[in-house]
Amino acid sequence: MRLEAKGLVLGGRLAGVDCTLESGAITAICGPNGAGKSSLLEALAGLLSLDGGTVELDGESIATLPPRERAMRLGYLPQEHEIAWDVPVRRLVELGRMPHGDRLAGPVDEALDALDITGLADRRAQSLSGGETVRVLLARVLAGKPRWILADEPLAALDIAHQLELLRHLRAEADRGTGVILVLHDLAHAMNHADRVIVLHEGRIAADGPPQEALSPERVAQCWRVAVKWIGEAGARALVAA
Ligand SMILES: Nc1ncnc2c1ncn2[C@@H]1O[C@H](COP(=O)(O)OP(=O)(O)OP(=O)(O)O)[C@@H](O)[C@H]1O
Repeated sequence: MRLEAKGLVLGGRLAGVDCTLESGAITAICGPNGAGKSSLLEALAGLLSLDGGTVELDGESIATLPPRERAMRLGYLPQEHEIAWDVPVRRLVELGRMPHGDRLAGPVDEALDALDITGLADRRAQSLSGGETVRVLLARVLAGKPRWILADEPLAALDIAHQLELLRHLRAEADRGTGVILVLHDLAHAMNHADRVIVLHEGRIAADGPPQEALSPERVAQCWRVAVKWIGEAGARALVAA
């Protein structure tokens, strides 16, 4: 399966972005504040009206896919992690089944378990902490069993144990053939857990490739304007000031 961006242009946000994303892998989108990461993710999810370019899902324009079909194939977690409805957590996660027209218990239970929120199932959604809220919203995405998971900063509000657990779960999803695309500010998570990193800078792709190439100290210096070096072993690298 393939998700393809062709010449995406959007105001001052995207200035001609081309990339082809393959399923069965974790792709991280990185870049400094305002680089266009959320805009690109939203465009890939088919949720933006573009000034130019197209997004195609397996050769079909995403703009013309019926919303229900799009929602079944593509699960999207926006950057604003807010819950508008004060319903019980389980009910909220069940909403992920809406495109399928069911409330199947299996995928809902699996999603609650994957995000370690089974114990919160009866809590009112608006009574949750920031990290719990993100986990509930992600569970809603997972409950829909989409073929693509697009998540904007899913790790930012999570403690280290839940970050690593979520990354393990997303790896398992990718191994099952799901396409996983994550906007990440934490470059070490991108280095250690992504198969591919797209670095955006001023609305353009500055690098696209394996993490160790796309996030080389030279590239980080060019795009983020900081001098850094990587320390540690492959799979457990940390980024420190040079
Ligand atoms: N709805 C909007 N209308 C106009 N400009 C916008 C809109 N949303 C974002 N922008 C601008 O587009 C640029 C890219 O924004 P975007 O949110 O995609 O960046 P980002 O890389 O995700 O940033 P951050 O790391 O700060 O979340 C920024 O300059 C931002 O101010």
